[in-house]
Amino acid sequence: MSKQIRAAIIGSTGYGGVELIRFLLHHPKVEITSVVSSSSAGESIAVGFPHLNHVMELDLDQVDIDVIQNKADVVFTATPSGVSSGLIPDLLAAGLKVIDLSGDYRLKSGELYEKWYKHTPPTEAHLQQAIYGLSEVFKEEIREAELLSNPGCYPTAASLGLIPALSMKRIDPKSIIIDAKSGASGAGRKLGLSVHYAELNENLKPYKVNQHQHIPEIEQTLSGIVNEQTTITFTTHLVPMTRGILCTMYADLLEPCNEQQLINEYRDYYKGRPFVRIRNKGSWPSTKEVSGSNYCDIGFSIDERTGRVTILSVIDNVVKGAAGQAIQNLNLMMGWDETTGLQMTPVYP
Ligand SMILES: NC(=O)C1=CN([C@@H]2O[C@H](COP(=O)(O)OP(=O)(O)OC[C@H]3O[C@@H](n4cnc5c(N)ncnc54)[C@H](OP(=O)(O)O)[C@@H]3O)[C@@H](O)[C@H]2O)C=CC1
Ligand SMILES: CC(=O)N[C@@H](CCC(=O)OP(=O)(O)O)C(=O)O
Repeated sequence: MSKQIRAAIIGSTGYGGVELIRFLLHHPKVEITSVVSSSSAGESIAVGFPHLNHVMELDLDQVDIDVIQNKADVVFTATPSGVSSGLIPDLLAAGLKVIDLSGDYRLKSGELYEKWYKHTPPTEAHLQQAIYGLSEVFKEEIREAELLSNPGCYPTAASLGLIPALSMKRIDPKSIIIDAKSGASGAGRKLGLSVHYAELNENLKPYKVNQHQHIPEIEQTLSGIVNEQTTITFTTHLVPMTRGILCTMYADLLEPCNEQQLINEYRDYYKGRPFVRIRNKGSWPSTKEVSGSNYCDIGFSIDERTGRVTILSVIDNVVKGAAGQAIQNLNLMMGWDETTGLQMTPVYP
């Protein structure tokens, strides 16, 4: 069967880009027609990524909108924040659908973007045009998107874990604390001291405490659910592992309830949403149980002594936190089954 659409990946030499390639190569309806690099154009992608030898040996294209326009129908921008917004207006003007993996179009307020990302914000018109692609929650809006802003990795795990409890008024939005941990691939492939082996190995390191750029993104989503401005306490940690995010979240219950009630309500909320799996009572998810897959697994514990619930949410940051959700969103935008090309069993152990 011939493929239905042609895809280009800008930032194809980063972790998000290479993960897009891994999944899209097996997608029955998408053909990768251009892999783009600003630093290695002209050489085969398999030179820098020998795991792609005999799998995909496309030569890297330079960043040239005319070339991309001729080769593709949809473009994934797996580029750093601040870079995406320099490319996307021209891609849209060329009539391409765009799925951006960066943080550039997630915040509706340009002022907030500038404050947290320290870059000049995109135009107001493009910020308003962008559809926020938390696939399970904004499915209807995503279907109409021309510019899809893929959520951040931490916001995906945190929001999927908190939204049902907030929408069912089970927890006090003012009481939310999110303790988040990520593997090193979350920082991308570029070199940096924090992911230097000697700094990362046998270490557990907090970073950007109360200063993380995903704070306003999570607050924007949760505020939209409860219809009032909501703030969170959010602490991120770097863990010596390659993939995975665990968000351990604490909130005050508005009235007593038991774990089984919560489990049933979450299963109802996510009914028909195949990538969110709610654990049975007493089963708490770990990162290895979703590794390499597009699943988000969620578990609970209620402490009757304190009146608080602990919600545990895990994803693979490069899959559900980036490339996987981006493809899930493409599927929704194209009117295809959202699981197309994504039915990968987690890699275990
Ligand atoms: N890693 C993760 O878990 C997640 C990442 N994200 C976001 O996804 C995006 C990609 O992340 P990730 O793949 O990890 O990052 P990487 O640093 O691994 O890759 C970014 C890629 O962008 C390309 N790039 C850099 N500058 C330019 C430029 N000026 N023009 C065109 N391309 C450029 C680089 O390739 P080259 O030099 O070859 O052009 C590089 O390979 C980022 O915005 C990140 O914040 C979001 C969620 C999770
Ligand atoms: C482990 C690690 O360093 N993770 C990165 C996630 C980056 C990211 O997703 O940045 P965007 O908001 O631009 O998408 C971080 O905490 O900044």
